[in-house]
Amino acid sequence: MLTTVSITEHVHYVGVNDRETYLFENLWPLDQGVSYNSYLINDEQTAVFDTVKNTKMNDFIEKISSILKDRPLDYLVINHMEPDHSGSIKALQDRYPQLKLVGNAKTFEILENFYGPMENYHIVKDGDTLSLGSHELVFYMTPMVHWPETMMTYEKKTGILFSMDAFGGFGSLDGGVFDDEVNLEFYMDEIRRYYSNIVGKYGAMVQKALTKLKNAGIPINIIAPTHGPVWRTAPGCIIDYYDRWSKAETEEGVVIVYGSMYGNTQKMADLIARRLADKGIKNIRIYDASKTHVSYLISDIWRFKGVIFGSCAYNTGLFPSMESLVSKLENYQLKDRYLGIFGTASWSGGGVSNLNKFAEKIKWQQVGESVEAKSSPKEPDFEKCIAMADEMADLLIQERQPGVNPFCSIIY
Ligand SMILES: Cc1cc2nc3c(=O)[nH]c(=O)nc-3n(C[C@H](O)[C@H](O)[C@H](O)COP(=O)(O)O)c2cc1C
Repeated sequence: MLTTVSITEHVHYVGVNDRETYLFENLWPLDQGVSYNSYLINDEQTAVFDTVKNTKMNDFIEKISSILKDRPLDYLVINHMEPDHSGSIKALQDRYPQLKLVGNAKTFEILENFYGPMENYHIVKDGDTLSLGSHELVFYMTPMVHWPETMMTYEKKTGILFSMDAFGGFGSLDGGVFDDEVNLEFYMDEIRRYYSNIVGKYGAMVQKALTKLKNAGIPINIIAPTHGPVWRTAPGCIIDYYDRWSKAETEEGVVIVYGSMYGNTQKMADLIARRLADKGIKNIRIYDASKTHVSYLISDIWRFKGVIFGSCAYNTGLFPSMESLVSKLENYQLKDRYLGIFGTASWSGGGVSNLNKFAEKIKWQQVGESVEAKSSPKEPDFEKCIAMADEMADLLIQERQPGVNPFCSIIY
């Protein structure tokens, strides 16, 4: 028997887990898997919200038929066309030939480009409604919440927002499906890793979508995203996180990332971190950019205000793992961080000079002087590192608001 979970009497979770795929989008490590969430409303008319990756289509369709039994499936609402959610559309229409596909004009353009012409399109625009009987759907266009066709669907009776990838994250649903059934600390890290690496570049469009939902004045009782837990206890909490992340708001802390072959650059990282701790900064993370996948680095940089980058020189440029990190950050256009720079070089340099170029492009506020040690750091280099750490700590402490947890206290 395959697991289906009731969200309300007539709304069911029919998603699947993927623990086989190593890299999501062939890029992002899935150490703890991922879920492809889908939902079914079983009313006078029946509707499914988004499908799953094609490798999981059999289990998915079996789940739906185990609930519907001999009833037809009338509608498939396509909130998002990315193949991990659209990969089973054709199979679902084969199983339920009368199935009407609900999406916006852009949805069907992308659908046909991926899968060729299909039948039974029901095109919706912003604010359109569709009755299923006692349940009524309202469609909200939320373009570029990371793809052009992305939209969200709200169900009036239950107050469920089917939000596609927004508010979702990595991590399979291992038994627990709802926010109150799982360890949220783990999922919040994975939701932030998903947000920062996949959605974060489109923060302005996330803000537009949040404003649209707010102005609609709809009570959102449950958020049902296409990955990760279903938010039935604290939907306001995940909305708050999304609001803050998309405005580049941060928590107090410093992320130090370095690229080092023989440990000289690393020594400077350790010294800076120790000084930050001496000054009272508690959230300090040091990462070797060659060891930790860039998605985790980006996720922490999204979280904390202080960023300190170090690189040895490598063939006249940055150390390759640092180069990959800074080029991603340039592309994501993350704003408003404090930045410290350090590194080493044995002859003409290339590490620190390129970090300085990055600082100019990204326009973060630079903290202290950039420090470049000749081969190995000596006393004057250490002194400059200490001055940088002091300045960073002072800036962060000045912004501290005693007693105020900047992010939703239900989770942290
Ligand atoms: C393959 C390779 C390429 C290097 N390229 C440069 C370079 O272009 N310019 C330079 O000044 N130093 C260069 N270096 C020297 C290192 O940047 C330098 O020794 C540094 O101190 C090493 O720091 P680490 O101990 O943190 O790895 C290179 C070293 C290696 C092994």
